Amino acid sequence: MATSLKNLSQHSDANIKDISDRRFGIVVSEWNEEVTESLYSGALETLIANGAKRGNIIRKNVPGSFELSLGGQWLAQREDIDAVICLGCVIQGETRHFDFICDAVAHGITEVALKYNKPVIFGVLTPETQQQAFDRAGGKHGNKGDEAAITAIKMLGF
Ligand SMILES: Nc1c(NC[C@H](O)[C@H](O)[C@H](O)CO)[nH]c(=O)[nH]c1=O
Ligand SMILES: CC(=O)[C@@H](O)COP(=O)(O)O
Repeated sequence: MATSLKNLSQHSDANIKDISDRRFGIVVSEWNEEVTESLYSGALETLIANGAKRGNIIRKNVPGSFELSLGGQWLAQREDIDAVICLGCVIQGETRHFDFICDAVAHGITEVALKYNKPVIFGVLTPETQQQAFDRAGGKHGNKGDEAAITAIKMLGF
């Protein structure tokens, strides 16, 4: 319900430090591509709008959100990357497959961040419906990609 009361992309510009020399990796799940491409556009635009250089942002795709953890690790282990943003959309189906994917990717991304001691951001939508996804990927509830990018920037300014 909380989401319906606010635009998730509204954020304070406090603690936004200079990121002109920071290097970002963005991992994008190919499942629900229409949604994840919107998340990617939001993240990319937000990073650049806050001072990141386009040449310092690298994108890699993975088949699905379950693979975001490993894709994120392959970027997080690189010394030339300061922060990783993982973008995906897991939509509830008929079975518990949704639960297993969401749980695995949330824990996996957390483990990568702690292992490599750098921001690895959980930018994964977990809606019940496709409309809920659209609403959070550039719709009435903002763009989770924007939010993930701001989170990465703020963590780099910790
Ligand atoms: N149903 C969704 C998936 N399923 C695929 C998994 O993420 C994974 O690629 C597969 O289980 C092989 O390991 N992925 C999403 O990102 N979103 C979905 O709605
Ligand atoms: C989240 C999923 O993997 C989902 O698309 C699978 O759908 P279902 O549970 O109906 O097999």
